[in-house]
Amino acid sequence: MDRHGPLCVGLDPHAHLLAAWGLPDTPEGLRSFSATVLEAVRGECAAIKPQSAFFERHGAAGVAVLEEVLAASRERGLLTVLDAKRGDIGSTMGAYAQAYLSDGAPLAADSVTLSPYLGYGSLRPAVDLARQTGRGVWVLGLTSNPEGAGVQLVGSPTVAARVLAEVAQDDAGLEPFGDVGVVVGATLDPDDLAAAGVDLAGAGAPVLAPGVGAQGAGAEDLARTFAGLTERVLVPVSRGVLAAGPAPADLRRQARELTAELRAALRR
Ligand SMILES: O=c1ccn([C@@H]2O[C@H](COP(=O)(O)O)[C@@H](O)[C@H]2O)c(=O)[nH]1
Repeated sequence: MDRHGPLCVGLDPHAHLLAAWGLPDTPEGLRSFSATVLEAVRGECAAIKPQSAFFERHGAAGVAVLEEVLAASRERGLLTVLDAKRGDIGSTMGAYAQAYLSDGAPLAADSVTLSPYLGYGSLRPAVDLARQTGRGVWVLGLTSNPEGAGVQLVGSPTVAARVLAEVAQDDAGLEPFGDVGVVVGATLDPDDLAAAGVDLAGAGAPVLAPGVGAQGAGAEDLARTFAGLTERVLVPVSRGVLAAGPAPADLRRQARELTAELRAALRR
């Protein structure tokens, strides 16, 4: 992020994007789409975030393309956030951890998104393995979708505040910030965070802030919601970059312009 800025390009091969790019909605279409994005945005973003669902949709052949994307990213030195939102009882969580966070696993990524709704403690095998192998995890805190509030803002302290407190405990003492990140939507405003009792400034966690672009949030919202967290916020944007394709030069330009806009917003 120091070198490339706060943009993380989301790799979400929606059927409508494949069609707009003149590609078939097949594993071959995914392969071509992904290769174009990787080549176009390398050097223009801090990381890429493949959304597992769009690959799983095509069954084993789609998952094979996801494996290729992760391997190709590693070869190009592009960091990956695998958006799989996994969460299960601890014993099963250990298997998910091996799938995404162990050296040499076919689906190994630099980091993976996790859902804490079976209890934060159930994520322990993933948190521990990530730490051992030099990787990271992103735990859902306050998600960007409007329905999230019905679960995440319940209770006093709220579920989201309790998740953040556990994340902060895992990150305590780690510099420049911890390897357990938290997902907080850019669609939220500072009042939402205050009402949820979520104090991002006080936690040492990096923040993954989806919602910019197609979900309606913009650079102004980022500046307001994440004021003072400048170097800790990674901003995944999928449709807001991918809609500029299929020409690699257009994708690259869009990524570069967004990076400049996000950098300026987060510096305020
Ligand atoms: O709270 C969350 C958590 C994850 N996402 C994921 O991010 C991308 C957003 O796509 P856009 O096209 O930039 O809207 C997508 O993969 C979501 O599953 C999120 O949006 N909100």
